[in-house]
Amino acid sequence: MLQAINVRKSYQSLEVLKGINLTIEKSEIVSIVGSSGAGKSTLLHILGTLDNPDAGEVLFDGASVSSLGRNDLARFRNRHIGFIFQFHNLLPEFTALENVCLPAYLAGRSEKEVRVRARELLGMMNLEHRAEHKPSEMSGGEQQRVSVARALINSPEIIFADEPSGNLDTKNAQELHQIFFQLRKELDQTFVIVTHNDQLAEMADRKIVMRDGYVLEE
Ligand SMILES: Nc1ncnc2c1ncn2[C@@H]1O[C@H](COP(=O)(O)OP(=O)(O)OP(=O)(O)O)[C@@H](O)[C@H]1O
Repeated sequence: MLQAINVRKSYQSLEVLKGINLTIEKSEIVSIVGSSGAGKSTLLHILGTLDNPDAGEVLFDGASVSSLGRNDLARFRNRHIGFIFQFHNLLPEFTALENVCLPAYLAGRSEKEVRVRARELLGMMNLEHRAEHKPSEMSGGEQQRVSVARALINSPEIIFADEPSGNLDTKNAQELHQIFFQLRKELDQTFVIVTHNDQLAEMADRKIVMRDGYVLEE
């Protein structure tokens, strides 16, 4: 589904990625671990097309995304890729339901169909009773589960998560991790997750370790 070929990235004289090669298959849950500053977020952003590599290529289903122009790339990303960040990035002035719907409206889908699906997804997150609440009226765990529903609204082929449980207590972190595996079971959802959480890293099908600008499989 996703392939990185000899991906390189430097910031000035700092060589962060020195030639990354990896493949992610459909419905895999892959964790990316490594010490702070190892380049995990940089790699995730490049895989998720949020950033460009200096050299090398990222292929989705065999097709390179590097040749896409800015607008085509934004459209591709909105339709095919979901993101979950450490801080949920929900829009404070909108309700949970509206936050979940927004990426679908941007993709041009009809309001009625989108709202039905958004409610279903909030239900899967055990949040049907919170649909009309704003982020400030929800707990951190609830907010993060809303951001999972938002990541799912356009049925992306792959979801990239950067430290998704980094801001949660143990109970909420475990609940979130269970949701990832439940979504894989029910929707065949593929996840690539950068994490410092050892439990999550070990639960994944595969653990990719970043060190000195390279990846090692464990
Ligand atoms: N925009 C940037 N400009 C300059 N240097 C950067 C930039 N982004 C990241 N870096 C540097 O690149 C290196 C890798 O950063 P990155 O955020 O990818 O690491 P990480 O493994 O995700 O770290 P952490 O676990 O602390 O989040 C770090 O030394 C960081 O300071």
